[in-house]
Amino acid sequence: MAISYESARDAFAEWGVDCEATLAALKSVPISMHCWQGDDVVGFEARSGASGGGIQATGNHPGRARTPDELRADLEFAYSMIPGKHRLNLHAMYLDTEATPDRDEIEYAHFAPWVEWAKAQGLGLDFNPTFFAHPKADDNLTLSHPDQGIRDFWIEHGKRSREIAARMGEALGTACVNNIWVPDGMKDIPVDRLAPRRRLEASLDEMMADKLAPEQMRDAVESKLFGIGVEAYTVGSHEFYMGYAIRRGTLLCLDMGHFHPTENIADKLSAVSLSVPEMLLHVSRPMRWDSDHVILLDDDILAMAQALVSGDLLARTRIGLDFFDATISRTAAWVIGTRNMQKALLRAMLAPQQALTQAETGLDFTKRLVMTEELKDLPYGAIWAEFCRRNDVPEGLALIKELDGYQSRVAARG
Ligand SMILES: C[C@H](O)[C@H](O)[C@@H](O)C(=O)CO
Ligand SMILES: [Mn+2]
Repeated sequence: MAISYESARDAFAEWGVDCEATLAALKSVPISMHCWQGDDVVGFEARSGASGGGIQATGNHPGRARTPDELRADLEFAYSMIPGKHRLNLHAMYLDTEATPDRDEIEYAHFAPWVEWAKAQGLGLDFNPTFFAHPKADDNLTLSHPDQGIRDFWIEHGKRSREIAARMGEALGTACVNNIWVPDGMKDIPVDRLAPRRRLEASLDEMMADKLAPEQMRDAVESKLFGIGVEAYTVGSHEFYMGYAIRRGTLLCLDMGHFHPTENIADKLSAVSLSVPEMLLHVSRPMRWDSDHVILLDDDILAMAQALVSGDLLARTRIGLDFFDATISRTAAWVIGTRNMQKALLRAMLAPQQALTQAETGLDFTKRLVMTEELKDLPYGAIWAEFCRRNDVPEGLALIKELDGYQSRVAARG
């Protein structure tokens, strides 16, 4: 028999944890769900280049969203299965217009339907310039390209993206994070590692020269270790962007798939929080490489949530997701991943932080270990079930039925 919320609440109260306060706190954390899980990072442009930018969605599960309307319908369904109010992270390649602007011609009007929809749904929006899947990115060099003309094209794209983000933030009354990730790098060993980095820095500076209102938009920069086709060298490495974010005061984006597999990304969060004002997370699940699997409720996610909560970093961190799996239902992928991020936060918020910290600062590592292990036996599932019930979303078998039902309704899409 399932344990009741009341007895679970009492079990946590014995540890000094207030479940009611926790449920209220969890509801206040928005997760920025990424549009690109819904269509395998294809977008809605007429033109596209050969360059996938070193990222790749694999699989051919039926039901891929082919139009903005289909994507919005899928998103509406996904959000209805996720407790709380959240955000949508939109890429510039997902414009919604009859026009066919090139990347250096995009305008707010091309995204206005998304803003109207977000307003009606009560969602915030985040934005990303798209520096891949375009003929002018086929050298795997954009903002750091040796050709000034190519750099200027992408600088213009970046400037326009920032303006669009600011208009989105203004329209929705919540600052839109404009995250910059460029695929630039080289397949084989470069002879000059510095010059492309100098060019990338100069391009970023030019792109971000206009100071835009922080209550409307914030700039973020995202590093990477390597990608397909850029195995030997990535211009925008972690050190590059960490230095850049510190010097220029932008958000620093930490993508969990963009580091060496043995690096602990949760540990980086507190470290960088001492040097940058705000952080953006791309919560992902790399498997051997930046494979962008759907996030599980696994040790890495639990550690990330623990670092956010114990360090009191939630107010300074935007939580975005970044995975794309085309071998399973795309809507289920969103729902599973986003709920797992929330479940991880819930577990972190249900920890008796003061008592744990007391044991640690008192150097009582035995007590700390006993506590962290005993805490694993507490009835988190009953608290989560109550959170779902209060937010009118299904869980368990009822969730599976809803996800199956929606997938069978979209499976016939061509
Ligand atoms: C589509 C996104 O911009 C992309 O996933 C980026 O954030 C990234 O992580 C590239 O590896
Ligand atoms: Mn990312």
